[in-house]
Amino acid sequence: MTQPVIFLVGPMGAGKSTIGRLLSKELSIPFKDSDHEIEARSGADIPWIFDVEGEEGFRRRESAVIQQLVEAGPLVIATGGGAILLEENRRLMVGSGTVVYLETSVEQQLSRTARDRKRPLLQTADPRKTLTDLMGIREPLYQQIADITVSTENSNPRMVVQEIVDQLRATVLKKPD
Ligand SMILES: Nc1ncnc2c1ncn2[C@@H]1O[C@H](COP(=O)(O)OP(=O)(O)O)[C@@H](O)[C@H]1O
Ligand SMILES: O=C(O)C1=C[C@@H](OP(=O)(O)O)[C@@H](O)[C@H](O)C1
Ligand SMILES: [Mg+2]
Repeated sequence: MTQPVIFLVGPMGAGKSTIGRLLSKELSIPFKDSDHEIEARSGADIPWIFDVEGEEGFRRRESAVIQQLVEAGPLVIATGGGAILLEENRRLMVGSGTVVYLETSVEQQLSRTARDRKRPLLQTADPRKTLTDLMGIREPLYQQIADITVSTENSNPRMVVQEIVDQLRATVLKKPD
């Protein structure tokens, strides 16, 4: 497991924050959640940032945080669902570590995020349509940069972590020295 940074990407509710924390313990690599870092560094929560600075302002903060985290060395990083939208972020992730795509269905996303008010993009009249539209735009980007893809659809977090570890081992073993 020689890759310096492991990035978890995927849609809201895929389990990036949950799995990232567990994976970091399993691999003994420190964990950072980009959303948490954005909030800690700005002193504001994500709904406030979207409200005041718009999604564009949030994306600027997100890029800066991911860049700084990568420079901080070996980490498991849970990104936000839209972190793959900017090409500079995709390039950075591909160039500086292993990208793990956590895949799940819109139905599962809906059930996992239904009671949560902290995701501004889901505060719409029709979250199912919002998630479906977002998936249409974003899924090709997740797939494009993924080294490893793991479904979280019918697996509990422990099973997902085990699957990631197995696939990471297989990936490292496949790589020439
Ligand atoms: N594999 C899983 N099985 C069941 N519930 C999960 C799983 N992964 C995450 N969850 C739950 O789904 C919700 C959203 O997870 P979270 O880690 O915040 O997702 P993300 O960071 O991808 O948006 C949380 O309540 C979490 O406990
Ligand atoms: O999909 C998105 O654009 C977003 C996903 C959120 O993170 P999670 O994917 O961890 O929910 C958070 O970054 C913000 O609300 C925007
Ligand atoms: Mg998260």
